[in-house]
Amino acid sequence: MTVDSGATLRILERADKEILKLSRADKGAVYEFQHKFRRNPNHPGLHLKQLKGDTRLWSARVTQDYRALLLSIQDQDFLLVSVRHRKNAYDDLERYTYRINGVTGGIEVIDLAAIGDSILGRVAGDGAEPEQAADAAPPLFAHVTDEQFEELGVAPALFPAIAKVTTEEELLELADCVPQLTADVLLALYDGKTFDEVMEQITAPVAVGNPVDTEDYAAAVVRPATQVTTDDAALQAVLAESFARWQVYLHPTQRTLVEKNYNGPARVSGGPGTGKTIVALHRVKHLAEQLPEGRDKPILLTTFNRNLAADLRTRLLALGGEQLARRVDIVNIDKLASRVVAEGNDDTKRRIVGNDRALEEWRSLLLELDDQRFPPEFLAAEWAQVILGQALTSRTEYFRARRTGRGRSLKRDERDHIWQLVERFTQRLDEQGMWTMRQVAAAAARRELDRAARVEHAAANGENSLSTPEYRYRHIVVDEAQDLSAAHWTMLRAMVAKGPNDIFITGDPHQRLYDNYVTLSSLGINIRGRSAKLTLSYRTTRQILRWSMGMLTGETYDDLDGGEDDLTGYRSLLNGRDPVAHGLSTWAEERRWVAQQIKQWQDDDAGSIAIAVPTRQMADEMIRDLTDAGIDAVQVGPDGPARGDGFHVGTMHRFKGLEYQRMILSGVADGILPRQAIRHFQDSDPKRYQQERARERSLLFVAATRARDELVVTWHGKASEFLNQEGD
Ligand SMILES: Nc1ncnc2c1ncn2[C@@H]1O[C@H](COP(=O)(O)OP(=O)(O)OP(=O)(O)O)[C@@H](O)[C@H]1O
Repeated sequence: MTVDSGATLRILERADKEILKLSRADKGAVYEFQHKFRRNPNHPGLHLKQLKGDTRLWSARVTQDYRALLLSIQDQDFLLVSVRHRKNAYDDLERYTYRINGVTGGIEVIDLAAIGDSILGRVAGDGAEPEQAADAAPPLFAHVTDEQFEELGVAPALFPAIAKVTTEEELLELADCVPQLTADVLLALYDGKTFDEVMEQITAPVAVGNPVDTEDYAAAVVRPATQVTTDDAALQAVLAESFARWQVYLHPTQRTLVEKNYNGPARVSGGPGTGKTIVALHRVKHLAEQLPEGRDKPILLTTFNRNLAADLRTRLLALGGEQLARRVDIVNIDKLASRVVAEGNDDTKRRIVGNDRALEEWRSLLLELDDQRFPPEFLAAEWAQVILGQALTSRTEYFRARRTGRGRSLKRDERDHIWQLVERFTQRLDEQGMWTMRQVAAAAARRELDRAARVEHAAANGENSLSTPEYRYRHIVVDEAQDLSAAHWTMLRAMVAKGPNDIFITGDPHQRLYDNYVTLSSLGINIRGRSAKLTLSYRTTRQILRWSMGMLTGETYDDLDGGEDDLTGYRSLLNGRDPVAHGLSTWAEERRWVAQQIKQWQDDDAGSIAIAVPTRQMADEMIRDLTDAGIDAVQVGPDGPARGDGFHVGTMHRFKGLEYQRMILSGVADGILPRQAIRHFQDSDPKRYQQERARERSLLFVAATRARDELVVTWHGKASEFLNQEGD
């Protein structure tokens, strides 16, 4: 093979990890190197040469001390697989083994010596039997045969090393230096999954499905299973450190989901920090790339609240720049509904009021009518969740409506009575010029249904003029889907034509914080056969994850489509400290303790820190005391933190979608979490009681899983029952 001028250079994820560990100056040198290499790989300063005894491995000079190891894909096309100090770069070339994985079709490069250097202390494949003490722990994977490993996509070169793993610690070290799929397979087996389960949940989602040509490197390098930089800009961003790894390297499962062609709506679920938002963002980019150029916004990217939408915009800009962001309508779901309603401009003068105000109005109405058949809380929830939540417009519709998640069933005459009360109630709000966000969403859903009917009618009659109505979007991508109501889904469904890649949904029912329970298929969104799950947490340590999942034990969670979802297989490769739990005697004392803890962290230059509490009043009190103690406390409001720096303090609800190095959850006390106020449902409406508790658990779960490295939980008096702790 001859190499003339100009070349393609992609970076394999494992090389990128090595580059990250270099000094700033050496990183700069890698940046220069790749520039030069692309212009002319034969530049004499680069010393590009094929390595002896191997046709595909080449080396090149990065600096006097560092060498690049390259895998030749085809003529001018190279893959950077390693950047190492020259002293240990090529002394033992046997250490590198590479291949195209026959199952995933991805390129895998394995540094056997790195595995040998790990605590296993032996070079894999050296054939030597380890000296084993008679009482040594048995190998973890003795029950899996080599043939099974191979079927699951594990490279035979790794079998000897795998056979020697006896502890979790060794497994985690090994997992860090083997190809992604191998790590995923080993950890799933270790978690107790059977061969069949691992095949179905781990290997099958990334398998190519048809026979792989294991000599065709050009085809392999572009498959999702090869974790590489995808274009020049991304590579430069990596080296210039203006990047985040998620922008460049996707887990093969993530990339498969991003690039897949779906024949209808698709849904991705997964525990906190598994990259659902990252997948949603890459999906938007992928969809945009398939569309013809234009100036319009054919893609909608929506999420639950304002600060999350702002965050999506920032991250989408980082991922694809202005050019991408220009094609995407990024808006939170309530704002989208308000926009739709405002187009009708008949309702714009109404004032939006919160649920508390609506409840007050219910109380007043029932008092005036002297009607005690149902409590005001029940009616407020029935109206919000069932009638408005599903945008029901007639009594007949209400008689037929599903009341998913509403607890006690209602007889026909009860529904009749409720409907009459609701009519009087909405009239009352109308007269006062008020409405709730739920009413706005329901109105928006109705408007969009009308619009979709007009679009379909026009299409059926072959109308084609400037005024012919069209669907608003070509594609819709929804993040935090677990919190959208049926009315929201009805509106979204009507905004895009039914067809391939119409709606892409990401969410986690374990993180549901609001009262919305839906069955997507009943709303025209059929995700059957197009559902997938992410299981690897990129955010949280194993310790925090285990602790947080422990809190959910005993609850069940729906899958947004009439079935159940769980966190089976949810795991992390990150290691850290166990969460700390600390009880104090009063709330004031708790705040003082938190201030001390923060000061201590401040001294060791701790990175980002946040404090989450159950109520707004507690957040205000915490901010006041921290400020008095000389700590720069910054409130997290409805639009997110007022500033990026400082110590962020807010209610647990406000931390949805955010992440910090260290989190303190305070006030996790009995009577506060779960709230005292829900206790009365225990007898009067057990189903409601169970739901309210589940949501409060989810709240704690969301707040705890915002932590990357450390989690501290405090309470005063008796600890919350969710913690399984004794109070001081
Ligand atoms: N492929 C990846 N490479 C590197 N980092 C990643 C990758 N995927 C996700 N991450 C990182 O993991 C963290 C969590 O990702 P993301 O916010 O998308 O998760 P999520 O599933 O939406 O979480 P949550 O449900 O808790 O909001 C982020 O810091 C993100 O940058």
